[in-house]
Amino acid sequence: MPQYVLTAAQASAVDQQLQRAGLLDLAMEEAGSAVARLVQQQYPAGRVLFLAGGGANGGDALVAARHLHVQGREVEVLALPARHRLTQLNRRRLQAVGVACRPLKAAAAQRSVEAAALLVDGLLGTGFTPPLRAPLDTLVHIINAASCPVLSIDIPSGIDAHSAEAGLAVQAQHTVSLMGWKPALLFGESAARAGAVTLVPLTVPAAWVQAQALAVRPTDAEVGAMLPARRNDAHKGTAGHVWVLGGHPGTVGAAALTAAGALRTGSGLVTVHSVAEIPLVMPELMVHRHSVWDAAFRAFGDRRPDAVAVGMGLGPDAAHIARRVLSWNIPTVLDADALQPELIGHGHDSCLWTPHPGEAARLLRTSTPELTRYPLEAARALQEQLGGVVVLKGGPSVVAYSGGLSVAQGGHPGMASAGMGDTLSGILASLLGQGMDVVQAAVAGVRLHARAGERAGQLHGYGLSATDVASQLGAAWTDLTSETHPTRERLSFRV
Ligand SMILES: NC(=O)C1=CN([C@@H]2O[C@H](COP(=O)(O)OP(=O)(O)OC[C@H]3O[C@@H](n4cnc5c(N)ncnc54)[C@H](O)[C@@H]3O)[C@@H](O)[C@H]2O)[C@@H](O)CC1
Ligand SMILES: Nc1ncnc2c1ncn2[C@@H]1O[C@H](COP(=O)(O)OP(=O)(O)O)[C@@H](O)[C@H]1O
Repeated sequence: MPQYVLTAAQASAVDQQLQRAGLLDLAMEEAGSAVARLVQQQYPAGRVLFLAGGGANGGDALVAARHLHVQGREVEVLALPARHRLTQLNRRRLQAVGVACRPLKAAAAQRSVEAAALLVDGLLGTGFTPPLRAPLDTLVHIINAASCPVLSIDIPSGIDAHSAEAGLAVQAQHTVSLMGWKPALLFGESAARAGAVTLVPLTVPAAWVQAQALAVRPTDAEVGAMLPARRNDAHKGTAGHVWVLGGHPGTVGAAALTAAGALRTGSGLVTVHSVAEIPLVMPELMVHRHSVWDAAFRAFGDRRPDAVAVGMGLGPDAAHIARRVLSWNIPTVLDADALQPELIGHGHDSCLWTPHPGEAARLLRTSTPELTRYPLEAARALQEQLGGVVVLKGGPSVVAYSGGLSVAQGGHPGMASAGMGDTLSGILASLLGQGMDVVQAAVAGVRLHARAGERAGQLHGYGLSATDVASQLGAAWTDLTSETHPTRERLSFRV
């Protein structure tokens, strides 16, 4: 089942459906028991201190405390006055099994934190609207000064579920996200506050969640099923011919990396066209050096590849060149220098635009900090302006298409190095050239890139390079498709 991303308002809409169906109590029970299970698995010893707020987030904490207590764990519970009906109910249930709920005051919290082996933060969840009011601001300071690990329920208290920014908020080691991902758990400083995130989907009808969701996060099995299976009699003429139009004196490596990315994603033929001397990073590449771009277009005549990537290191003429390529109306990846505002309105349905946040801000005529605060909305706004499909790159990348948003899983912080995006353009052009639909090429391409980055990260850590990522693409493809594509070996039998 895919994972979904929900804003606070969308999560609350599903809560209301659960409430109408009489299922909200069960959802809270499931949420709290999942928290208790995780505590037992990951933090199996010592006293667990629960700080519970007055809303349903606090209710989840009270359920978790009850489960742990009946399993024999030492728990201590400090709670604000319960405002939510189910939080009041779970307070009574906790007291019924013999656990006292003491009032949550700063001085008591300060003392209790010192004796705790784990602190569970159930102060505020998706019902939080900034700014943080007293006494919660003091409590957040106390939590952040604790020497024990902190596990937050649903979202670290003080984080606005929608925004990638974080002001005064809990710094957790672990967050248990309920029902779906919240945008804040995926991007920027707010994601860093959440620590490791465990998603607990809850027993909620998938259609209810899907109907509300802002974005989807496809699983590897779903991505693997999108990638084309190749027949055993495949040959280079059936695996797609990609052209790479890029490079300029000083930035020749960009086009070479794109070409390597396309070859390593399985393209049958890859040709680089440039007016600069492109290094032959792989002898399998074909490289055509043209005197000027007008001469290149004359030489192309009516010939067209299966897909083209344009813009990587292309230099000052990029917008003009990209516009000529767009008039071919073939599957096209636009990257780097080709991402210029004057191209807005010149795209077509088979265009895949791949800005990083700086390029995206240029296209939307906004600032990068403004754009990265709400990456999902930014990707959607870009797609509405540009048409086709947009990949807003980052850790993680967002794919925006007509009517939908998808957030990639995984990746590695070592991918924050030059040339990574160039390699991605090659991957995307390769998948388009192999006949994939443009949305699926984007969704599968970013995951393939991220998976190759994870593999390369295991080998090279923060020292990994774009070339290292390209070299892992074949293995990454195998990882993603191992459950879905029967290979010749798996189908064979002995006689
Ligand atoms: N379907 C789901 O996703 C489920 C969600 N559940 C929980 O429900 C939570 C949402 O519950 P609620 O809507 O009750 O909200 P919260 O539990 O986040 O808390 C709302 C309370 O916080 C106070 N508050 C809000 N902003 C504040 C601020 N700036 N400073 C100080 N206090 C502030 C409000 O006055 C209110 O009392 C989720 O985060 C999750 O933990 C679970 O109970 C299970 C089901
Ligand atoms: N921390 C990270 N986690 C996951 N992916 C990352 C991370 N940092 C960078 N990337 C990926 O690396 C690529 C960087 O692209 P870009 O900035 O265009 O690089 P360049 O222009 O140098 O080729 C994007 O695909 C992005 O998603």
